[in-house]
Amino acid sequence: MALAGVRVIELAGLAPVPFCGMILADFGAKVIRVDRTKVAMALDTQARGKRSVALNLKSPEGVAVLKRLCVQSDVILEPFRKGVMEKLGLGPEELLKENPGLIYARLTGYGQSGSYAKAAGHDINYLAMSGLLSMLGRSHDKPYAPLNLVADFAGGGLTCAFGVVLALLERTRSGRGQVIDATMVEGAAYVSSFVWKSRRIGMWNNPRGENLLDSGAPFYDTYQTSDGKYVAVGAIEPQFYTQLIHGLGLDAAKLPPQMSFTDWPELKKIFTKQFATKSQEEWACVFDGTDACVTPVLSMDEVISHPHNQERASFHRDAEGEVTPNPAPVLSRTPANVCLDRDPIIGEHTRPVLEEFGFKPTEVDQLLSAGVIECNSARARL
Ligand SMILES: C[C@H](CCC[C@@H](C)[C@H]1CC[C@H]2[C@@H]3[C@H](O)C[C@@H]4C[C@H](O)CC[C@]4(C)[C@H]3C[C@H](O)[C@]12C)C(=O)SCCNC(=O)CCNC(=O)[C@H](O)C(C)(C)COP(=O)(O)OP(=O)(O)OC[C@H]1O[C@@H](n2cnc3c(N)ncnc32)[C@H](O)[C@@H]1OP(=O)(O)O
Repeated sequence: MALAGVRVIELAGLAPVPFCGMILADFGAKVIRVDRTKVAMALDTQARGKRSVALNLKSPEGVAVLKRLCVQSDVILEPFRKGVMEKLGLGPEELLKENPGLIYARLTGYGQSGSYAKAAGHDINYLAMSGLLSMLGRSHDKPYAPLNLVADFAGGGLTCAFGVVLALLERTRSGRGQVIDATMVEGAAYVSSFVWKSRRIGMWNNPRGENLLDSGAPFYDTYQTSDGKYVAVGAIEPQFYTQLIHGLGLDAAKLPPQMSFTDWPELKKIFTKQFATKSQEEWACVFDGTDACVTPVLSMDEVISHPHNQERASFHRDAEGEVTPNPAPVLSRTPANVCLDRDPIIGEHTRPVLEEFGFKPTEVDQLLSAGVIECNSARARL
């Protein structure tokens, strides 16, 4: 796999850094998640392919252990607010001194500088600060955050993983590591560059929810079908819009022009009425195989059985039998290889990992009896 041989130390965090660690693990990196001790359950729901070491970083011995792990690793992923690692004596200055090739990825909401740097926050706060949240939501409604996807994951974990790969590539030339200051405000803003860069062509001149791609256009929205399900319509170009009108059984001559903004509410009413006359499956029979850009809105459990997704094997069932997306993108020669094992128990791999990194069994025993580490076994949890 593309990241085979890359060693990553992931400090346990809430959602963005776990996603970054999962991406790196999916594509072949050896990811060791460093968990707190005395914690019942991991918060990490994106733990596949990782190993867990339970380590108390509030002890000098624990700090020494982490330093030894980082000296032999390529990447450290840090999920804490500004200053926490420095307080522990584990800041970039210390760790890069001992391992100049280390890539020190710091994924925060607001970054390592700026007046908000030490403030707590979550996806919705970062999305708000990026400017993008002001653009999201239906007409005459308040701004709406699409789950915690844009800041936490698109602009957070994924962008950070991109930064790690960039730094790994650069290190092949320079031999040197560096610090990645990944912030979710900037990441969310960056992944939405299209919105910023298309303002000048008038794409967003109308109020929120009344533009082409923000649920304002009748040909770019969702519609309920007779069985209470939904279809998604994305017929933007005129040649696709023509096929939409045909599939709906409407007479284009009797409709207002597609791009007549002021007629969009009326057109939306007509489409709503039409889509309510058939079930989702019946509309799929009408539109599958056409370029009308109409697709079923599939539930998270339906996606795995849709023929297209099945043909590509885009989803799999994990160890718990839950539907799970496969890694993306698909590399032809070195594709990702999803770990289907169950998620690690906190501290499950403390001993094997420490010994793999050169700790003598007696050292591990001493750290264990001093409460610096925890070694838990899956059997003990059953
Ligand atoms: C929208 C998302 C958030 C979604 C979160 C949900 C996924 C989860 C929220 C609640 C969870 C459920 C709940 O817990 C109940 C169940 C529990 C069960 O165990 C599992 C199932 C649950 C249902 C569980 C399920 C889910 O997990 C939940 C629903 C986001 O937006 S996430 C993005 C958040 N923001 C960032 O990541 C930006 C950067 N980080 C920060 O700003 C801060 O970390 C943050 C997030 C504000 C938290 O601040 P906090 O004060 O808590 O921490 P920090 O200031 O960062 O300091 C960390 C301290 O911890 C010490 N430390 C770290 N590692 C160790 C260690 N190994 N040993 C010892 N100590 C350690 C570190 O030294 C710091 O100590 P100090 O504070 O003294 O300096």
